[in-house]
Amino acid sequence: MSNKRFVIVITGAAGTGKTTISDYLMKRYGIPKVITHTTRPPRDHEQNGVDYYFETQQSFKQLHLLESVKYSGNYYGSSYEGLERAFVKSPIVSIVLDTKGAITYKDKLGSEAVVIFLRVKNPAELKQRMIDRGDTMAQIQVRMESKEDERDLTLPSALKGRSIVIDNEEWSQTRERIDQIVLNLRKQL
Ligand SMILES: Nc1ncnc2c1ncn2[C@@H]1O[C@H](COP(=O)(O)OP(=O)(O)OP(=O)(O)O)[C@@H](O)[C@H]1O
Ligand SMILES: Nc1nc2c(ncn2[C@@H]2O[C@H](COP(=O)(O)O)[C@@H](O)[C@H]2O)c(=O)[nH]1
Repeated sequence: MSNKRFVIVITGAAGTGKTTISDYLMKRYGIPKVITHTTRPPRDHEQNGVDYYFETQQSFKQLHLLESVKYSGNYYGSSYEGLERAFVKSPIVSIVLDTKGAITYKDKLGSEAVVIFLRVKNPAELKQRMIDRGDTMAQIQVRMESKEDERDLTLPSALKGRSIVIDNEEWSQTRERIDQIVLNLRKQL
């Protein structure tokens, strides 16, 4: 067995399907998600230590972070410890990040970081998916009006040629692409 390991970094704008893919990787392949930290308050269904580690401004400052960003007024960051906790479970793990975090991962981890950038061609479809998911119109508006979400609709130049772009329109086609990526990574272990 080689000592190779990979982190699948899933990025893209709100509603493009990042969580859906992360959940699929866990269910289908047992690929665990790296749990990240945020100062954002939990949403109704969210659990501390499952969806995020929810932090205060003070506790966030104490973390040993590989990268951190300010997104829509809140802080988010991924810790070295969180990454290693996931790697203890599996040599392939996933993490959901904004595009700024995805660039940092690629810069710091090189070929260990496999970045998937998700797109949905029609922004109206993104809004509909968030409505169907149960988000309130107020939540959707805050999110879609943030400059970070606007930015994350487009593949950043720093990820061009260094990431896999998936148009997540038809789930069955997306699933096939994800299956190919996982099988290819498993071959390299
Ligand atoms: N290919 C698809 N076709 C139709 N609906 C989809 C598809 N992929 C995901 N969805 C649905 O779209 C909604 C948004 O997906 P998801 O929550 O995974 O997005 P996200 O990128 O994690 O969003 P956020 O950044 O806001 O957390 C969910 O209800 C999900 O079931
Ligand atoms: N760079 C980082 N981005 C992160 C991290 N954890 C989550 N995220 C991204 O933030 C936005 C907003 O998330 P939401 O849960 O409030 O909707 C989204 O793009 C996430 O992917 C992180 O540790 N670092």
